[in-house]
Amino acid sequence: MKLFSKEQIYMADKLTIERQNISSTDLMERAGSQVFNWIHMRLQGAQVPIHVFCGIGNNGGDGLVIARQLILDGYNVKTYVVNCSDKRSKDFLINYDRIKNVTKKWPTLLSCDDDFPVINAEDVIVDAIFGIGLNRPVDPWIKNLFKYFRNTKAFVLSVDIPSGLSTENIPVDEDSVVWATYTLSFVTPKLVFFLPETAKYTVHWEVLNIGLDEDFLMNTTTEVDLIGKNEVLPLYIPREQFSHKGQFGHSLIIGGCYGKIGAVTLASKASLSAGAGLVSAYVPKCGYIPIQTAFPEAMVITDTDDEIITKIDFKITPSVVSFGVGVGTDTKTINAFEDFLKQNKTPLVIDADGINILAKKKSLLQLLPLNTVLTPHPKELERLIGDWKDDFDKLKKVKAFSKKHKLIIVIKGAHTITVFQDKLYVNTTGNPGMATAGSGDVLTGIITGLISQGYSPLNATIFAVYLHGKSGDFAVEKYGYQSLNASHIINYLGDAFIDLFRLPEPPQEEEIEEAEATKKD
Ligand SMILES: NC(=O)C1=CN([C@@H]2O[C@H](COP(=O)(O)OP(=O)(O)OC[C@H]3O[C@@H](n4cnc5c(N)ncnc54)[C@H](OP(=O)(O)O)[C@@H]3O)[C@@H](O)[C@H]2O)[C@@H](O)CC1
Ligand SMILES: [K+]
Repeated sequence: MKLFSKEQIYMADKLTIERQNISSTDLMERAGSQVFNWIHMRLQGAQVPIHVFCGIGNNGGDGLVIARQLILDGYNVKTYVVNCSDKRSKDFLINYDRIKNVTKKWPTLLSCDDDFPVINAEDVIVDAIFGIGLNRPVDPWIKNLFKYFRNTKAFVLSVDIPSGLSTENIPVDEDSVVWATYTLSFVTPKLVFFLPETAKYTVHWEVLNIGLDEDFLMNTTTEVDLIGKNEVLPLYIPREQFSHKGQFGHSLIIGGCYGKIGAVTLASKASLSAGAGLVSAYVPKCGYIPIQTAFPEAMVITDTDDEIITKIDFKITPSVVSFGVGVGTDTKTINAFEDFLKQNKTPLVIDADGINILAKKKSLLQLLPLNTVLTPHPKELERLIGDWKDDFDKLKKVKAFSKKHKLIIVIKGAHTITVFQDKLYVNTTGNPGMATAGSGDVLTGIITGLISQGYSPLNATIFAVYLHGKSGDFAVEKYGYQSLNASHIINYLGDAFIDLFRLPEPPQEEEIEEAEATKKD
């Protein structure tokens, strides 16, 4: 799914009005009606108090449409105008008149802390105060209103985006944003729903289609793509009936040191389970018996040293090499890596201490093949690119780093983001149970296994991040967050592949009837 920027949304809005020959007021009516339908479908006329808070721009205008439609359907509605400025948008004013035509209970004007209404925990708050037009931090009394919302513990439904949340800046503090239970976002989810510092402002989100110009939406490329099953399916390379293991490449996993051989075992296993034809592990001598025993499918090449990698020298011709899991940062290992890089032409995936080595000796970056994949966790990333001010600053720095060194960088996190030059691919699978020892080694293995089979490094990375998360999602159903471990992720990789071709369950008949019954134009 494309994540459109604020400018692109305004452009889509403008083109839709022109091409569909409708007014901006009609478009607002569409948007508000979609939200009304969503509420009506769930509440079915229940008389729970609904407090609709409207700003003075078009987000507020949406709120007025929602309030009017709720009133017309007999809901228990109170409408407020949050008077944050003397200005009013044109469509706000039109809808302000329209609501006055349907009720004697005109919207209440709120201008300061004293005006806050009584709201109970069982009530519903509709937050239509600020949308994507927010352009500065909110006033202190509005902050208090947002805090008040939070204290009431009521269900908060935000329209388009939680009010106070900007699409391009991190909020100054947590009180300057509405903490939404649910956000109904028009056209596109917003990038801030997925960033570590801002994802918390909405527990759930859903996109509402408001019929914007299809041509524009189809043909406009975005800087950010959200990656789910629909996005990875076209990347999948099917297997032919008469294929043999020679066609799926040979992964070479270089890593490990005394006490950290498990990392290589996990990465090697994951690589084979991701579909590599052959897997070899390159480890210090102490790794020979453990890997041969724990993972008989792998071949093992050993260093001359017992405990660390001191020289990278092999006779095989791998299709892809991964370097770094459990490898340590001994000077001898750094030198071995440098010597290897000087003659290597094979695609590379670098993780863990491999990244720490690059951070220690930045000159090695020049030796990396084009489109080398780096998979840092936050600390490793910081060592590599330096500190960042906030999530947006981090993305800016990673993009610049990716462009400068022609690398693919995986920013690991709850929503792992693959960065390639200016483009971001935000993953949607995975869960907190995957924050566990060895999980990253498994991801490295999956990426390596996919490159080995002929996926481009970028496609392999996007696909691997998705599969890794999906396996974790299957595994957590059986093991729970606490007990899920990295080996389980490998065990469920097969289910993640099979799931790609599982069709969504058709809606039940009652659901279809319900949807039809509540549909309004
Ligand atoms: N595009 C689409 O496809 C569709 C969009 N729709 C809806 O429109 C929404 C965007 O509407 P919008 O542009 O009117 O901006 P919105 O967020 O309502 O802000 C209003 C004004 O508030 C002001 N302001 C800003 N920050 C402030 C602050 N901190 N404190 C005080 N004031 C502040 C600022 O005006 P200023 O004072 O700077 O002149 C700003 O213009 C969008 O989110 C969606 O809900 C749908 O209706 C239909 C289809
Ligand atoms: K809002």
